[in-house]
Amino acid sequence: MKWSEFSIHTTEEALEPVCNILHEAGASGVVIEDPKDLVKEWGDRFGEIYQLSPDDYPEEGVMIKAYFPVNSFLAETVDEIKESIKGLLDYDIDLGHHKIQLIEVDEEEWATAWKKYYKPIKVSSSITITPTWEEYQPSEGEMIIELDPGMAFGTGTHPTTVLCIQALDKLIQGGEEVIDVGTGSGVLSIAAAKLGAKKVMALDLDYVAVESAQLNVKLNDVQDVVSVKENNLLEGIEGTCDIVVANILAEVIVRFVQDAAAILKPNGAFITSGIIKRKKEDVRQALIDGGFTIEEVVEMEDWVAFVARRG
Ligand SMILES: C[S@@+](CC[C@H](N)C(=O)[O-])C[C@H]1O[C@@H](n2cnc3c(N)ncnc32)[C@H](O)[C@@H]1O
Repeated sequence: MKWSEFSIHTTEEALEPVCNILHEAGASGVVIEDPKDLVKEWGDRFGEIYQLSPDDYPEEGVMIKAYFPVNSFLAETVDEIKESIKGLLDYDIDLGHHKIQLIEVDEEEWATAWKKYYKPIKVSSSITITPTWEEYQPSEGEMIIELDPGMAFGTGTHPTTVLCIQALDKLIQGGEEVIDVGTGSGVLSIAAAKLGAKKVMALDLDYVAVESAQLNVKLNDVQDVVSVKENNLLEGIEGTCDIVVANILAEVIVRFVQDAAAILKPNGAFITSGIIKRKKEDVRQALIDGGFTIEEVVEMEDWVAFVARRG
């Protein structure tokens, strides 16, 4: 079968919204080529050094490739994608020069393409994420999250996700109730459950993410702790919790700071990630205006995460 490869060279900041647009347009697989992966320390527990070829990567920014079946709707789909990507400029998202290319490829070329970039990776002192197709023997005390992100965001290796998992690892002592807003593949909810949370609610607006999270929750055998639900941010969610974690873009976070404050117990923690450095002050201000005290600010590559406490 013939497939069309849609590729766009853009910025780190635009990565997540562009991936969402591609998924929503029905992409049957999205590959991200980020030059930072070349300098990352990938695990080599079995003496296997993961060979990533610089030829596969752009020198700066990220290359996002999405695959669509070649059919009569293709031209419209591509036009819609281009329009939606242009629309991100209205949200002040830097697209870089966003050069777009469309080529035809064979099925075999893409079916396994993205898997070569995705390897077991230790993301916090106790958690290692491994793709479902990799053999991995954990050492004593090491917790494993097995993931098949499918079409949802959340391989677990993106800096914004890693910052959230590290914060969860520090905050969860056991028995907490956690809400994960924008769960994607479910990775943060699974991490929270494995770290000892008593109850986790995983929310996402996108049904593709909800399905992927449900699958991964079962795969990791945490379905008794984690419930997954299609929901817009915290709208209509009742009760209280100890931790809200959200790895969503800065402009979305500032929209629901008040709702997070309302649902958190006194002294509860709000972990927010997905914030590109130049929007750090907007989120800091929104957190302070929402009555939070900022406990920790952590950065990785171009990204920032806050751990804030409700008063
Ligand atoms: C950057 S991904 C994070 C995925 C995962 N939590 C992680 O850390 O890797 C953001 C997720 O938020 C979801 N999202 C965006 N806007 C949302 C909204 N208004 N309500 C719920 N989820 C939303 C997207 O569908 C996407 O799955």
